[in-house]
Amino acid sequence: MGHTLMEVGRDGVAIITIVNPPVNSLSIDVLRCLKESFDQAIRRNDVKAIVVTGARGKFSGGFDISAFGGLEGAKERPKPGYISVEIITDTIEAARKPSVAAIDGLALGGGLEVAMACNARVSTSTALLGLPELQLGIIPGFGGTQRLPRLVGLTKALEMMLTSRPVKGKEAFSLGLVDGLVSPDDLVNTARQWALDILGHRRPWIASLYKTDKLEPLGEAREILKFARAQARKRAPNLHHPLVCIDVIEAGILAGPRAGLWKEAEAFEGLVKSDTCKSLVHIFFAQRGTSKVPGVTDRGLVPRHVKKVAILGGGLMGSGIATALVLSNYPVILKEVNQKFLDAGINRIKVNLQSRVKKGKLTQENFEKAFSLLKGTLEYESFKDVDMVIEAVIEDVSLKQQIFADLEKYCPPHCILASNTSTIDLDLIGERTKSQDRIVGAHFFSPAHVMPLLEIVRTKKTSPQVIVDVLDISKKIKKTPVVVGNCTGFAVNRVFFPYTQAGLLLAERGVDVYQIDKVITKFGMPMGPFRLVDLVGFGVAIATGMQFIQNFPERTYKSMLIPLMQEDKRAGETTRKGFYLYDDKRKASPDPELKNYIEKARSITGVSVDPQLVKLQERDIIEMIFFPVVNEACRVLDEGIAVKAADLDISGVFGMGFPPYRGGIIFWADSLGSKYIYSRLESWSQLYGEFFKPCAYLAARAAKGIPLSASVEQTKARL
Ligand SMILES: C[C@H](O)CC(=O)SCCNC(=O)CCNC(=O)[C@H](O)C(C)(C)COP(=O)(O)OP(=O)(O)OC[C@H]1O[C@@H](n2cnc3c(N)ncnc32)[C@H](O)[C@@H]1OP(=O)(O)O
Repeated sequence: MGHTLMEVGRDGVAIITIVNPPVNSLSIDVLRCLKESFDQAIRRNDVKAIVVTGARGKFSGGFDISAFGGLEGAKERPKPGYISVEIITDTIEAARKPSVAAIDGLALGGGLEVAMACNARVSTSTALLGLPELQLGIIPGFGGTQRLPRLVGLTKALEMMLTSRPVKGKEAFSLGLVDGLVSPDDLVNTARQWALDILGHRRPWIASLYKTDKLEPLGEAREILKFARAQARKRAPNLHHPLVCIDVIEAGILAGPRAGLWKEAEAFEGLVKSDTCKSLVHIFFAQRGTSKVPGVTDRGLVPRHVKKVAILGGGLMGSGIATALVLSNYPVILKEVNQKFLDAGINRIKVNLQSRVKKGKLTQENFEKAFSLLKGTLEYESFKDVDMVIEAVIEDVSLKQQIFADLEKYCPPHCILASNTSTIDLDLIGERTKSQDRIVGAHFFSPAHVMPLLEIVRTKKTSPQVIVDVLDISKKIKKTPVVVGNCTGFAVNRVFFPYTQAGLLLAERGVDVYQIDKVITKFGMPMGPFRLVDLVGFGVAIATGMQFIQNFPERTYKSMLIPLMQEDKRAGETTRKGFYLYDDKRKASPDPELKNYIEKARSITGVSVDPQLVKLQERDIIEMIFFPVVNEACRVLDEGIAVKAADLDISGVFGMGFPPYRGGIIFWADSLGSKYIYSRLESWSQLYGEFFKPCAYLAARAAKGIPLSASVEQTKARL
C-alpha cells in the first residue's frame, strides 16, 4: 500500500518521501499519510524545515488514476476541497515551517501540484514536470490551475495544461517553475539546505498561490484567455473540459486564487464522473495493457538484444520504418533491387530526418548520428549478422515467398524474419521456409516514422520469444504495440474495412458522400470514409477489397463505384481527383461530377435511391457506418485474433484515429449496449442485406445483455 516515510535529520530537516511504486502515484491513502507526516513535522520541536521527495528517483506521477472510479459514489470519498484546500493549501503551503520539493524523475499532475505548494523546488535537469490531466478528461484538481499560472505566467501555463506536454527540469528552471537545478546525487542535500536557508531568511519564503509577479495584467490576461478558448474550440470541438479548465483559471484571476481553488474542486468533481474522463482513463490503461499478452509475456522470457536490423524495400513503408529505427539508435541496412531505387530510398529517409530537424524535433548533431546508422546494399551478403529483417516490398505473394526463402539462407538462424504486409497471410509468405517459428508480422502504419501503432502479427507457429523481442523493439521505437493473430487484414484493416464499405452502400442508396464525411469527422474521426479512401489511393483500396471479397464474400459489399472512377484515371489524392478534387495545396473540395459515377455504380449494383436513407439523421449515419465496424470487431474477438477487447480499442484509436475520448470502438459500442446494436444491425440486414448481418458473438451477447468487452471463454485467444 502506498504511504509516506518521514525521517528527521540531525540538522532538523524532516525528509518526507512518497512511496507508492512504480511511479509514486498519490492515492487517497498516500495523501492522508502526507498530511499526517506534515502535521507531525509541524508539531515536532526537533523539526525546523521540511523536504518532500519521492522514492527511487521519481517524485510522483500524480493522482492515482486507477482510483478515479472510486471517487464516484465511494463511502469514504473525500469531500470536495479536502485535498486541494485542506491538505495541499492549508497544511502544506500554509505550514509554519518551510518546505522544499526535491524533484527527480517526474512530477506530473498531482505530483507537481504538491511540489508547487512547497515554498521552493529544486530539480534535476532531466526530470519531467507537467500537468497532463486534460489528456485524462479532467482538469488539475490539486490547485494546479491556480499555482501554475502564478509561477510561469498565464501563456505558458495554458500551453502546458492544454497540450498536456511536460517540460524538462532545465526548461522548468528557466520558466521559474523550479528554483534550482542540481544533480541527482546532490538533490536531497541541496533541498534540505535550501529549506534551512528559507528558515534563516537567506532565501525567500514563497507561497505560490499568492505570487502575482508572473501574472499578466488583467486586460492582457483576458485576451490570452479568449485566444486560448478559441484555440481549444478549434482543436477539439467535441471536448468540454479544456474550456472548463480555462474558466477555472479565469475565476482565480478575477475572484482571487482561493475562490479559484474552490471552483477547481467543484469542476474536478463533475469532470471525473464524465464519459470523456471514463473513456480516456480506459485508453490510458488499455494502452499500457497491450504489451501484456497472456501465454507470452507471463513466461519470464527476456527480450534478446537486437543490434542490427535489415529492411527490404526502400519505398514509402520501408523508408519510414528505417527512419523510426535509426531515430532510436538501431543500425539499419536497407536493401533494394537496384542502385536507383536504393538511392531513392536512402534519400527518403534523409528527407524524413531533415523534416524533423526543420520542425525542431531533432538536432543537427542527432540527425547526423541517426543518418550515419544507415547503410545501403544491393546484396544479401551483409545480412549475415543481422538480428532482424523487416520485409517491406510490394504486396506480391510469390515475391514475398522467394524473399523469405532467400532470407532463410542468408540470415543467421536466430534472426527474426518480419513482414510488413498489411493483408497477406503470413503462413503463405513463409510457406517455402522451415523457419515458421521466427516469422512474424510487423505491420506499421503509414507514415511509419510518425504513426504510433505497430501491429505485431503472430501465426500459430511464431515463438513467444520472437513476440517478446518485437514488443521490446516496439517500446524502444516508441510505438504502441498490439499483438494479433493471422487473418485477412489482421485487426486494424479488417475491423475498419466495413467503414468504407458502409459509406459506399449508403452513397449508392442516395446518401450524400460529403454529408457522410462531414458527420463522421464531426463525430471525431480525422477523416470520413471517402476522404480516407482518396488518401489511401484507389489502387490499394481495390487490391484490399479483392482480399476481402475472396475471404469474406458473404459480407463484403460489392460496389463498382471505386473501380468505375479508377477507369477514368481518378485514383484519389495522388491523381488530384477521387471523391474530392484536390488543389496544389492538397485541399479537398466536392466534385459535382461525382453523382454521375454514383448513378452508374447504382445501375450496376441494381439498387435505387432509398427515400428513407436520403433523409438520414446524423446519428443514423454514425451508426450505419460504425455498427458494421463493431460487428467485425466482434468477429475478430470471437476468433481470438485479438486477445482482448481493449486491444481493439487501442488499434482503432492509434491506427485509424478513432476518437480516444470515446474510449475506442468496443468501449464506445458498450456505452450504447449490445442489445441496441444487435437490433439495429438485424433490421438493416433485413432491408439492405448480409453486409449488416450481426455475427454470432454479437447476437449471443445481445441475448444475454452482456457487454461486448466482457471476457468469457468465447473470447479466449485461440492461438
Ligand atoms: C487531481 C490531479 O490533478 C489529477 C492527477 O494527478 S491525474 C494524473 C496525472 N498524471 C498523469 O497523467 C501521468 C500518467 N502517467 C504517465 O504519463 C506515465 O505512466 C509516466 C510518464 C508516469 C511513466 O511512464 P513509463 O515509464 O513509460 O511507464 P508506464 O508504463 O506508463 O507506467 C508504469 C506503470 O505505472 C502506472 N501509472 C503511471 N502513472 C500512474 C498514475 N498517475 N496512477 C496510477 N498508475 C499510474 C501505469 O499504469 C503502469 O502500470 P503497469 O506497469 O501496471 O502497466
